[in-house]
Amino acid sequence: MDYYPVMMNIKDKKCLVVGGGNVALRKISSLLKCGAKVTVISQAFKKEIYMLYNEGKIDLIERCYFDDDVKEYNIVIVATDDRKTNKRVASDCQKYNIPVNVVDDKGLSTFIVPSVVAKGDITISISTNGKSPLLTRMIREKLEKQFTEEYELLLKELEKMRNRLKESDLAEEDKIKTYREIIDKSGLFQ
Ligand SMILES: C[C@@]1(CC(=O)O)c2cc3[nH]c(cc4nc(cc5[nH]c(cc(n2)[C@H]1CCC(=O)O)[C@@](C)(CC(=O)O)[C@@H]5CCC(=O)O)C(CC(=O)O)=C4CCC(=O)O)c(CCC(=O)O)c3CC(=O)O
Ligand SMILES: NC(=O)C1=CN([C@@H]2O[C@H](COP(=O)(O)OP(=O)(O)OC[C@H]3O[C@@H](n4cnc5c(N)ncnc54)[C@H](O)[C@@H]3O)[C@@H](O)[C@H]2O)C=CC1
Repeated sequence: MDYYPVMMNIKDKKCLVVGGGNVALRKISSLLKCGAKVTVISQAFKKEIYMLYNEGKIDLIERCYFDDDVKEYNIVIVATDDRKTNKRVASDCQKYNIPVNVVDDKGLSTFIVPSVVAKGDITISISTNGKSPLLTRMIREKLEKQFTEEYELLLKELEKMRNRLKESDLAEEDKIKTYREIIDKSGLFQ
């Protein structure tokens, strides 16, 4: 199965995570990094999840999932260790047309989550279409070493130039030539 990769703006969107274990924690952390409003439903939570609650970063609902709990949310991630619950949440999401990531079943998911290398405004997403998350992680670790802060600085320079040239009547090919010169000067692509 092929996926359509997108960059979704989830700032201030209401995201529900069902489950309070290790995988839930990883998903909560990545949602928070993108500015989402996160609520977690689970009958038990990992200590780190309680800590996020105590810091005022997330809302917690301490009980099992109830039918239709998903109703008010824009995005749902279901990360319990109970397949039946995961299925139930997925089918509720389908009922209300809510995008859902089911961590133990990509067939029930409307989206899967890639691994991400983020250096300033450079984002590299990695996926194996769900075939080997471990390989995904290892590719991320490899790329993280390769993409140093110099790339962030280069991007800043290019952005500045691009904003300056946007309004100019320079031909498109001359604009690209200017960008290329900046990139060549960085020495990062030799
Ligand atoms: C389909 C997908 C659905 C989704 O979660 O979106 C999915 C599914 C499953 N993962 C499983 C296992 C592991 N997942 C990881 C790690 C990550 N998994 C992530 C994403 C995805 N995992 C989506 C596809 C991504 C892709 O396309 O490659 C990452 C990238 C992002 C994130 O989770 O935020 C994050 C890396 C973060 C980083 O960069 O470090 C590790 C390694 C580790 O934990 O270190 C292991 C153990 C090793 C192994 O199995 O490979 C299992 C079996 C569970 C079991 O056996 O019980 C399933 C279920 C199944 O395969 O059916
Ligand atoms: N997608 C991914 O990246 C990965 C997925 N997995 C899968 O993710 C699932 C969860 O793994 P972990 O977080 O390690 O498990 P865990 O045991 O640490 O956490 C499970 C959580 O689900 C909660 N839970 C159970 N039933 C519930 C219900 N009815 N309503 C609400 N919450 C409920 C529990 O209280 C617990 O907090 C497993 O099925 C595993 O196969 C595992 C590794 C990686």
